[in-house]
Amino acid sequence: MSEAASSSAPNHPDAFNQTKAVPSETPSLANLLRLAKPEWPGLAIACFLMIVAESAPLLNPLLLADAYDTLVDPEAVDRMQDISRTMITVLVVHSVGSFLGFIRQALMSVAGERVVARLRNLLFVSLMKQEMSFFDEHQSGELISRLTSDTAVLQIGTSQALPEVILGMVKLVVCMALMFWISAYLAIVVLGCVVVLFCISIPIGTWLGKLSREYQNVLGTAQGHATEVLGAMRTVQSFAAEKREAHRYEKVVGDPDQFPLWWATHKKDQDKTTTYRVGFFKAIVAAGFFTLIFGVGFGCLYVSLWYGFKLVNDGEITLGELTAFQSYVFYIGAGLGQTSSFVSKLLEAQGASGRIMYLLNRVPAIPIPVEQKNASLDKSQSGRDEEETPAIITVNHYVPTIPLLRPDAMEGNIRFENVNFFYPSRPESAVLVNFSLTIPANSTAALVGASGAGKSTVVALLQRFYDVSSGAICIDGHDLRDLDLSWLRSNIGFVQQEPQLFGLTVRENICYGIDREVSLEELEEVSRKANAHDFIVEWPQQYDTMVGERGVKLSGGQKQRIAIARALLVNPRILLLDEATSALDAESEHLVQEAIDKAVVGRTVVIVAHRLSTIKRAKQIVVVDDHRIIDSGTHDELLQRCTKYQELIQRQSMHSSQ
Ligand SMILES: Nc1ncnc2c1ncn2[C@@H]1O[C@H](COP(=O)(O)OP(=O)(O)OP(=O)(O)O)[C@@H](O)[C@H]1O
Repeated sequence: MSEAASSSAPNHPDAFNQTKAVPSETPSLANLLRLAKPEWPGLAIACFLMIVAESAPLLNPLLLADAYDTLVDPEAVDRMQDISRTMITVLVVHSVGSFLGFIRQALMSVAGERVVARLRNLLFVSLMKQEMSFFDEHQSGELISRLTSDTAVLQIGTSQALPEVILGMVKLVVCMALMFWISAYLAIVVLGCVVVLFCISIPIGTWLGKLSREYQNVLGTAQGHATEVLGAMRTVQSFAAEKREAHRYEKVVGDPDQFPLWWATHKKDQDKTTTYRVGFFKAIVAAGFFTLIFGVGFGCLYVSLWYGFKLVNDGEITLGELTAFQSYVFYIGAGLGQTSSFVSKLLEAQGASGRIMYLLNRVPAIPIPVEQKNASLDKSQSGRDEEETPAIITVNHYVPTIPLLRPDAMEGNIRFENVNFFYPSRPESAVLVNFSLTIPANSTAALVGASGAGKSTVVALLQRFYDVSSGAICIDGHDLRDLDLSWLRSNIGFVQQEPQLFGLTVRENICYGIDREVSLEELEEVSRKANAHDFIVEWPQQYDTMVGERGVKLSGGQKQRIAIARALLVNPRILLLDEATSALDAESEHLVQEAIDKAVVGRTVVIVAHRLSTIKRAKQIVVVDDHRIIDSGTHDELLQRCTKYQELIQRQSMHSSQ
């Protein structure tokens, strides 16, 4: 296993900055709309209702103007009757508007929830499909941030911000038309102010959008760090690294107390992009933006009122018309203020759409078949076929024989043919060089060698977590890359160095990945073989006992035996065992060893072996040194001719006798 990679993280101050941020496709409104495509009909109806609901009250100022004028009209015959008729109409218009407003609000909110739920599912499926090297390069916390906060931003963008911005524009046009109808001169004054407002708000709005995107990015980095540390609390506490981790987190989030006057200046030795610093400028620009819109908007109101008084005084318009006009100016001012806040949300959503599109469209270097409920939706979401999509990272793309092979049964003959390999995230260092090895079906091969020699990598390549850089790996004579990946993996059992259990029950953990019903008898049988049954039935809830997050409630030996039971339930033709380097106590080791001895019978087994007892038992021992195979044979043969093996055995013997 890549111990180096995993253990370096808590100790290296900047380890979490080494992973790449999720790239973005060009953010665009078209992308944003595409992501909400299935909700278009609902959103269109909601938009229509919104326009009707919001336009209806625009009639009221005109009706009220009539009422005002009737009130001050000395020639009116039945003044109160006329006013009452008008006021009833005003109330009806208002009620219809409110009711339609309720329907559109409900429709939009539900459409938003549908957008976000669908996107999260699609995004999760897309993440599940990515090859292992993708996860080597991107921190899980950052991906979680894309899955939660980016999708939420997109939900607001498509179901609220976009319709509100459209409404704002419609309102502006309708109000301006009504204002021109009342008084063209007065309307021209207001129109001039609106144009000035637009010219000022566009650059500030763009700046705000940029800051919002930056804020989301840095928040993703902070989340990535927090997820990594919270998932490794035992390591953090055992290294007494809490303070260091808090400091690392603070480096991304920023410390507001460092800036006595609140102003987030950039000090030379500090990172420019902390959430506080970006958030600080985002808050100031947003406040300035809204103040400007409201300030200039109300300034217009007063200027036009002033000019309006003159027009009433000159007898050009009535007092009622002036009140109606002012109401429209007010609508425009309030509408622009509201629209501007939604414009910034829309810009945020545009930025998020770029990152989401990248993840949805990313073509995995090793296509993993993941069942998708609605495949056509995937295409409509991304807006293009997979074939058209450019591969973002360049790994050795191998064109498989189409269709992929799914033989009836696997015999389990393994052959490495002159394999060379480097990890895509570290292309400068070769991990396997001219690696050729044959493991006949039903035999056991033990890989031995120094730490970092490449043994776990061999196991990873056999499961096709990565593709070889050159050469080939064949199973029963078929290149791995020509085989159906789910068929391949369903025939391989894998017990990791540090077995990964899930926060589920023992039963669910053993049955993990099994699609069929598993009877209790079968469960008990594999657990017995794995020496796990006895300790499981001692617990009050037996197979229904929860194991805690990542199996924290179990001992190392218990976790390993459950992992062996899980691998056995698959009844794999090939069993891969990456032996734990961490010492188990003698009793546990004996029980695990016994479980392994039972598990290897009748299948091809590849063991990354660390224990002398395991090594000795293997029919074929492969000595890996400096990323190459330097010798292979039985224990006795190698003891006679291979110096490296002799050294290794000497070290192991000393270790066992200690
Ligand atoms: N995901 C990865 N990305 C980049 N490099 C990796 C990755 N995993 C392992 N490596 C590197 O590949 C080399 C071989 O690692 P590997 O885990 O195969 O060694 P190993 O022989 O199994 O070691 P050990 O016995 O300590 O588990 C190491 O130099 C390691 O740093």
